[in-house]
Amino acid sequence: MLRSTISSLVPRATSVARHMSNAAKLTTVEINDVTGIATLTMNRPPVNGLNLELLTDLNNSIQEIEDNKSRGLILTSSNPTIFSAGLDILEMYKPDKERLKAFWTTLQDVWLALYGSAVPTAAAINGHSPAGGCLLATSCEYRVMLPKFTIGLNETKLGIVAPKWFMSSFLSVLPRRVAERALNQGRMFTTDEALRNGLIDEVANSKEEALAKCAEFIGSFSKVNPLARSLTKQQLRAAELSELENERAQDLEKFIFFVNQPAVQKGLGIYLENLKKKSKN
Ligand SMILES: CCCCCCCC/C=C\C=C\CC(=O)SCCNC(=O)CCNC(=O)[C@H](O)C(C)(C)COP(=O)(O)OP(=O)(O)OC[C@H]1O[C@@H](n2cnc3c(N)ncnc32)[C@H](O)[C@@H]1OP(=O)(O)O
Repeated sequence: MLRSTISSLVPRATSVARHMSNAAKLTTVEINDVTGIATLTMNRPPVNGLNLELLTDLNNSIQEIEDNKSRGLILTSSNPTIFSAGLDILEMYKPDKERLKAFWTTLQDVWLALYGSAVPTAAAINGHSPAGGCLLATSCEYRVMLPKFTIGLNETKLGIVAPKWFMSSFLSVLPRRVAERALNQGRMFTTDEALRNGLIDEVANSKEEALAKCAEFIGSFSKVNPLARSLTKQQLRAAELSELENERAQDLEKFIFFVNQPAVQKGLGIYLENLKKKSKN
């Protein structure tokens, strides 16, 4: 029952070959005819690494869902074992200066759009969800995860520091002392641990069940005035949103400075090498 499937083929030109995943759109939006809920699916093989193109498509899709007056947004992945591997490390390793700026600015846009979305949001976490993947999931209002996967902000394990607004999303879900310890440790939670600590709200045994549980959460607002609901949510989230909105330029500057530090570049290089070694074994 799909009112519409928005999945256009938009050719893209980019000068950096390693970032060209393909010419197609990397997200799809499907709107359920009956419920009016939009399912936004990330589809960037192999691991939904958040590069500039995927972030741009995510941002456009969120905008489209807001403009369509959908009843809610469910974020999920087309990959059966990975929700998102987080930021594409290739965007930060030996980066092109202008592209790095566009990459971070677009990530800021996505967070502002998703965390501040007027519609109810839920994540059907159907696979691993480290770092940037966890950021997307915790920006939503509700999380349903499949068993035996992992989720968390593991930045310190990569020798990088999660920005303040990553922490804001995390802190909007977890008690402060749990969040602080997990951030310092770069802890990845298993599905069971995530449920016990409140990082996710429910466990589902299949993607279909996860989507149904997310839809049920969104349906729980059916008798609430939509404007009152969205203004309430936005007021509750206003402080974190304004903090980034007012400091976007400084946040970008800090990121560029930090990423270009030789020690950070070295650490990212080693991390990438280990990932590649692991994938070959
Ligand atoms: C003082 C304030 C300063 C503020 C400064 C701010 C600075 C902040 C900067 C950055 C913040 C970053 C947040 C992030 O999101 S960093 C990314 C973190 N992500 C990870 O650590 C995940 C790494 N990946 C994995 O753990 C696994 O790949 C997993 C997702 C679990 C999937 O495992 P599996 O199915 O076994 O797949 P493979 O490991 O074999 O991977 C397949 C190929 O994909 C490549 N890959 C995986 N993840 C990434 C990634 N994030 N980026 C780029 N590439 C990735 C992997 O190397 C394999 O490639 P290949 O087939 O070519 O070998």
